[in-house]
Amino acid sequence: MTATTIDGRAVSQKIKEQVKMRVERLKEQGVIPGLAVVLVGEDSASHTYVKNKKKSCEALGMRSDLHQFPDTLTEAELLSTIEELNNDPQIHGILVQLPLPAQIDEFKVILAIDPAKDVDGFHPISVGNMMIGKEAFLPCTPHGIMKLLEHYDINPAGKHTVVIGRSNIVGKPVGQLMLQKDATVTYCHSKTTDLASFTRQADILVSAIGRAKLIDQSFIKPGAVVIDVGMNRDENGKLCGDVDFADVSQTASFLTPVPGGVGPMTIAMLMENTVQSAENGLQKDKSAETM
Ligand SMILES: Nc1nc2c(c(=O)[nH]1)N[C@@H](CN(C=O)c1ccc(C(=O)N[C@@H](CCC(=O)O)C(=O)O)cc1)CN2
Ligand SMILES: [Mg+2]
Repeated sequence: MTATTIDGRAVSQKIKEQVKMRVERLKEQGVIPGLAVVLVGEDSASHTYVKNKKKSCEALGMRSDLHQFPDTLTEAELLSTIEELNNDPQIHGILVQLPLPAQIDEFKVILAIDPAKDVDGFHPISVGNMMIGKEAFLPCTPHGIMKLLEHYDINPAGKHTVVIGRSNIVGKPVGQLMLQKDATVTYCHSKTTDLASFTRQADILVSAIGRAKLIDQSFIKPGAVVIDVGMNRDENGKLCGDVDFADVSQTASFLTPVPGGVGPMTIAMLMENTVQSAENGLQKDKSAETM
């Protein structure tokens, strides 16, 4: 068997085209969707992601404001920036690029973001609403994974999904979204003993463990769908996922590449959340007018 490569670039492009039309409709009503991106420190990967977010906003006709700070920024200074952005009516989405420097408490920062502008879906209110299946901004990478499955007609219902990784931004929420689609979900992580004994039971395997090419055929049930969220460097410094693509493509049915799989979807879903936030704001203004 040779797996079908899931083309995240193509699917993300389609989503961005839909977002662009929604932006145009908002502009006709006098609203320009605005995303504020807060970047602290010099992490070069973070700089690349932020640059790509800005480029995407521009391509779709959205406003994007970059608030860039040195890694000496204090927590109080960051919280005060967030307060300003919360109160800025031109800004519909606030995103604080993670990770943050050690002196800043990530949780306090996320908690300070107005949930109505939480386009990353990291605020506990967004997480809670997602958990109980209520309307919420969904975290971009997990949401992007669900969109990829949908696009390739892969229905998680009744399937065993195994998630490797338990981060708040990928592992935990992707398992929840799978559960909402009626999958049976198992979480594995760095303390799991005999990882392969679990992953070999997976109809859908999501790997977000951060270990270059750890997952080879010996971890895979023949015909499984394999979603690689890893962003690692191989022995030659080349970007690679958690999955040994060439090996696993011999046994999986569908497989995401790195780069070009899940990554581009993260940014597309951020664009979608931002336009959604601007639409929500317009709706709220209209309702207030008629009261
Ligand atoms: N506030 C947030 N911080 C972080 C998030 C997030 O969703 N919100 N996720 C990651 C980083 N991330 C976005 O911020 C992100 C990672 C990777 C990609 C991507 O497109 N990857 C490309 C390859 C890029 C490359 O060549 O280096 C791909 O996979 O094709 C987009 C966004 C952590 N922080
Ligand atoms: Mg992490």
